[in-house]
Amino acid sequence: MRIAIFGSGAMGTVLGAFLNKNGLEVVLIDSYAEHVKALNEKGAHIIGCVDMTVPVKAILPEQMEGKYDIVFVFTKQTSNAEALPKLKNFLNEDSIVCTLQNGVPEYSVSEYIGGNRTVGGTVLWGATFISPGVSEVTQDVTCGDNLFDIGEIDGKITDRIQKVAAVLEHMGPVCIVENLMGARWSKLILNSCMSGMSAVTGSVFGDVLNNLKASACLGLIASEIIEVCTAAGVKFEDVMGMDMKDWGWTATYDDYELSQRCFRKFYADKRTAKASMLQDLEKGKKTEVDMINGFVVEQGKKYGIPTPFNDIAVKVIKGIENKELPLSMDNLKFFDIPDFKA
Ligand SMILES: NC(=O)C1=CN([C@@H]2O[C@H](COP(=O)(O)OP(=O)(O)OC[C@H]3O[C@@H](n4cnc5c(N)ncnc54)[C@H](OP(=O)(O)O)[C@@H]3O)[C@@H](O)[C@H]2O)C=CC1
Ligand SMILES: CC(C)(CO)C(=O)C(=O)O
Repeated sequence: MRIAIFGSGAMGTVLGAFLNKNGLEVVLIDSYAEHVKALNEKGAHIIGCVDMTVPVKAILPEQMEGKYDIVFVFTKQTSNAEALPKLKNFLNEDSIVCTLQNGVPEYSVSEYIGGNRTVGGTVLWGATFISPGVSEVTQDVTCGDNLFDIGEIDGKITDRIQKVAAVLEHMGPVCIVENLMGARWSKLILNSCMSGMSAVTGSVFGDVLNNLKASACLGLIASEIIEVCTAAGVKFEDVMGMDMKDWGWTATYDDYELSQRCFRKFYADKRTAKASMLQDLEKGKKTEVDMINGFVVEQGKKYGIPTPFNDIAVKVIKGIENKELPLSMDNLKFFDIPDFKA
């Protein structure tokens, strides 16, 4: 079986290192030439909850050859239009492409490589790209917690999704979900809220939680997503046993407190993590905000639901991308939040 990771930056390097270390032969494909060179010459160096260097084979996209049986997509969604048509040339009719990107990427990936080949999943850990060949895993992936929720778009438990799970289990626990879209929308809450506010303020997750206004915005962004997702007829998957509907806050102080408790519980061990959108801003790159908060705004329009907080998050993040705004807590001034005193 030929297995590849297409896009081996922060996340793909960590996945590739674990899969290769635990007995699979998985090729890492990436367009960053210096990184590919370092991976081949020195191995994938993973820091964070582990410190390991794993010999891996890495190639540039133009070095791809033959057909791959299973491909994990870990490029940014912003690269899909350019990258995925090229990937298609290296797939059989029954190749499986599992997108692990953030947002709700399955429909876009299906368009480029075929719905018959596409499965997907949410990733419940994070990573930061440090330097060529080196990636830091930003939470403990060795403690036995579930690392991936994967599934078919139509929710069927197929042989091929079990095959994909068996591969990912070489890194850690995997859950096959019958409600992939529910898992996607639950993760969309995490990314639109915490990754959104981390990018808006230029802060790690702990600093967002420590700032009263930034932290209040989390619940306001969440409540818009809850409304839109409900209108779309998708049922959220629970996260760490929590009902995602508890994460939103619109009116009462009790709602506010419940919402804050959810965010604090989920992010307790992730306070030093940095959203991948923030990592992109720091590198002067375009972010995936159109596919995260922007996706909520787009779906809100479709269902006639206003999404002002997601809308501001998109505008601020684009302002930072375009160098019109600083990467700073000062950007909180654009968010007009309700009074939330007891
Ligand atoms: N970082 C995190 O904590 C998490 C990220 N995610 C999601 O995972 C996905 C990947 O994120 P992350 O690893 O942080 O992103 P990175 O930007 O670190 O990695 C993406 C890699 O893909 C490479 N790439 C771009 N275009 C191509 C191409 N045409 N062919 C092959 N490789 C290409 C990039 O190279 P180059 O630098 O040259 O552009 C880069 O090395 C995103 O969708 C993100 O939202 C999900 C959970 C957590
Ligand atoms: C780090 C993590 C897991 C945040 O929830 C993430 O998905 C991201 O920022 O892209």
